[in-house]
Amino acid sequence: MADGIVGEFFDLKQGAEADLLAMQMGDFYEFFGDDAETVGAELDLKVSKRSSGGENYSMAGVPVDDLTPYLKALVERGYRVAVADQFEDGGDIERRVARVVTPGTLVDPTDTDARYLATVVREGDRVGLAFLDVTTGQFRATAVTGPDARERALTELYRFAPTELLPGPELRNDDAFLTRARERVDTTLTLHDAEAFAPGRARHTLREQFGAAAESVGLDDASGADAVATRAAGAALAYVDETGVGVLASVTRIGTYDPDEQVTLDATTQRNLELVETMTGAGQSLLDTVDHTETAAGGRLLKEWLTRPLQRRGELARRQSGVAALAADAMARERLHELLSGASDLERLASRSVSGSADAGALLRVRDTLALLPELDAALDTERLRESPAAGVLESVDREAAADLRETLAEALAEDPPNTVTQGGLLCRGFDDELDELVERHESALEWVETLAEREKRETGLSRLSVDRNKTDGYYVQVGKSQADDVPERYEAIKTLKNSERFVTPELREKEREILRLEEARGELEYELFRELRERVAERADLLQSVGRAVAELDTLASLATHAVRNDWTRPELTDSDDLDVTAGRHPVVEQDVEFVPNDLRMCTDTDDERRFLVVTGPNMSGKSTYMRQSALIVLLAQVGSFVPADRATVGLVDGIYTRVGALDELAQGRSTFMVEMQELSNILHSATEDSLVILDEVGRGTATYDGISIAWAATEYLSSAQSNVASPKVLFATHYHELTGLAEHIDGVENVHVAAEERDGDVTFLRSVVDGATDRSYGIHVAELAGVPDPVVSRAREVLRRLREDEAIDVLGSEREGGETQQVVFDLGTGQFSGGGRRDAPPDGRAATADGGKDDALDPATESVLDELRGTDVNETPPVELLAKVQEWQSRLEEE
Ligand SMILES: Nc1ncnc2c1ncn2[C@@H]1O[C@H](COP(=O)(O)OP(=O)(O)OP(=O)(O)O)[C@@H](O)[C@H]1O
Repeated sequence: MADGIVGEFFDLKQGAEADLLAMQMGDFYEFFGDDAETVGAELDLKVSKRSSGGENYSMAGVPVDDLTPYLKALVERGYRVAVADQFEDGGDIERRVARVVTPGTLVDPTDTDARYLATVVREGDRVGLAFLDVTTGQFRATAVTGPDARERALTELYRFAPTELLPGPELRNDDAFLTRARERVDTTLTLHDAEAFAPGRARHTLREQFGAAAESVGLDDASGADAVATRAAGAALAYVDETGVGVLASVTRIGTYDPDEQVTLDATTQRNLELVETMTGAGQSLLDTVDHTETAAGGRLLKEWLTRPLQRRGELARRQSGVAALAADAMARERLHELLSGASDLERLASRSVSGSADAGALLRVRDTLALLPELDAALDTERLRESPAAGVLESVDREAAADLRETLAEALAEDPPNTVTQGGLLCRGFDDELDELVERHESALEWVETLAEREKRETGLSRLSVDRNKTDGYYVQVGKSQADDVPERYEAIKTLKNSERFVTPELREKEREILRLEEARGELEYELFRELRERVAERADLLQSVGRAVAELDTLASLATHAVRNDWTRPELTDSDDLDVTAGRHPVVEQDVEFVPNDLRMCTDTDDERRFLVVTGPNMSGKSTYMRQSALIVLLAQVGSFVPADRATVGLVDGIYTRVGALDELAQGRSTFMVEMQELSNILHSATEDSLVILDEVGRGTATYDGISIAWAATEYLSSAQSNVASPKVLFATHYHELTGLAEHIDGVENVHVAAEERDGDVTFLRSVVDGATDRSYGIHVAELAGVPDPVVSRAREVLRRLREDEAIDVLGSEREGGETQQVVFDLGTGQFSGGGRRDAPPDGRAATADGGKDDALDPATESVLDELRGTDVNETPPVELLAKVQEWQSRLEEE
């Protein structure tokens, strides 16, 4: 067992509840054992060995002054790092863990993204969630209830994408929940003291922090849905407090929100619509495309708006009017962008002031950003903007307090302060009398030294004399060798150099002591005064946050206006009806890169002209997915309060947008593509209401054709209210199963549209325009050709297709509701023949039935071997192109025969 210093390290580590411990030893913070190895590997630090108690231990260290960047790097990689500081107590050295820096409590991260710490608790079918960003003081809590509460909680987690997640006691062993949370969110899981989640304790913590404000947002409840939100919020605060990172005071307010006021966007949909990141990681997300914000806080808010569209008409109208007014006033918009580009992140600066990590430069940025307020007012004081919500954004700001704080900072801070806060030069003259006096004395002492050489030359008549200072000798008088013997007696030699001699005088020594004393006193007093100043700023954290948020909102509105103007977007009309009527709609991201062909979309629920469910067909690559995604994005943008990419749009507000599109990356997570597809479909069928918008892209594709068609068919019937007791949302359903276009004839509200293509002399031109009616052509072979599939395969595929078409090999003949049964005609791969109509059941041994009743007993060996292979081929597991190649090969073998 290690003893001494290493033993102390391990003892401290044991009680620290952290992944790593940095322990101060004099001028270094040291890591030992595995911690040293980890830190060495992560940060490229040198690892050495130290022996203790007869054993060798790895050891890595960083200088005390450099700890912060190392800590930050470790924490940003997901580690929780405890810091044990060294204290001197009457000569004894004692070390204790002063703070634990964790991913969710890092105050000064390198990027500007929101960094949420999330807590989640569960009581039966109620789940409470709290999200706290200590870097900005943003704090929200909510509760979701109902049988799907866990699912909805996951949706919220995905929206906030917390960097650290604290599950309450009931969820700690809920592996399914935690696994799913971590699948979607790159988060550090922390098991914090269960006691912090207890209802009484949580209520108490909240009351301590917010007083009556906790009650006013409903977080003082001992029962009901809010009780779980209260527990989550209290635990988050307690955790931040216990880590000791000292930012609690920057959490100045808490807000609750009702997820029902937002548009439900499940995790899959947020990903499928590529709102903030693309599915492949390449290309532009919606956020990348529409983001013209100037400030980090504006960027954060825009992201928040895009991932949390609203159902609240009033708020949406306010945002829309703000965007409209800014869109109409180009001059003011330009001026705003210019001013905002000089604004700093006040929310972050508030937290840094509270935690004590703000330096003089940071406070100068606070001063300069506060100074923008009158200029922003002036920029907004135009005819178009004066009365608009854009100007209204700044109304909530306490101008007087902002001006006071700005003035205090202006009076106190020196321009161009140094980066360190302990060496003076931070504050300006006239701010503090005592400091002024010290500075004056310090400077006059310095001046005395500066003019000393002149005086000495005059007095001694020595011309080769100078006065200087260095680290080892302090201040000295230097005299050239030729004159060194003529110095007066009061000169005391301290060093002989090649060409000169160095001396000090008692007077100079005295002055030097005085200068050092004054330097120290000045540094200390200045640092003290600076800390007081920083505390005054910290006390106004709420003010900085409110100015910061107002500036962010102005930035976000201006960004949306700029994008709308540059791209000819239009202000959508929002209604409470179910209508969705878009003229010349475009995809906001794709339109940036290609000559986009705009398309209309009309969906409504009027009984005489009902179009609730659109079956979208069209060739591969024609633009079906683009059309459907653009429809979803237009609705989403409308419910963000933004303009939309269209000539005209009427958008009936939806309560949720659900999508099911090709799953690209699930295989990596070890789940079958088809399983994922069905889970997602299941979620949609359970969750979508008649006010929702559903986008289904080729549902059923992941399995054998007939299974796929059957599932798609049934899902269509279900969603289109053919089953009367189920709510029917607005649905866009793209499919290659042309059989499904037949549904339009059978079910009210189901209509066909297709993306047109033109075929001339074997060449296909994609027209990209969406027109009413169905199409029965996929041009899949054409796409295969474009993709470089070898010619023989392409031409053989064409031949097979022609035969299939001629013989209507695969046909699904209707699904009349009354007693009608799906009928299939089967192309028998074994014989190359087709079986007749009529319902067929598969033979129990899975063998393909033949048209003549299965008479395959006296077959030649070649046919037998083909049949064997055919039987052994799992259609579900074989990619279509491979199947095609196999068929080709079988056929040629049979032909040879
Ligand atoms: N309206 C449009 N105007 C211009 N280009 C478009 C339009 N719609 C789609 N495109 C282009 O066509 C490409 C293919 O579109 P998309 O992926 O939507 O086709 P798809 O019909 O869904 O294909 P598949 O059936 O093979 O999945 C897109 O990458 C886009 O560049």
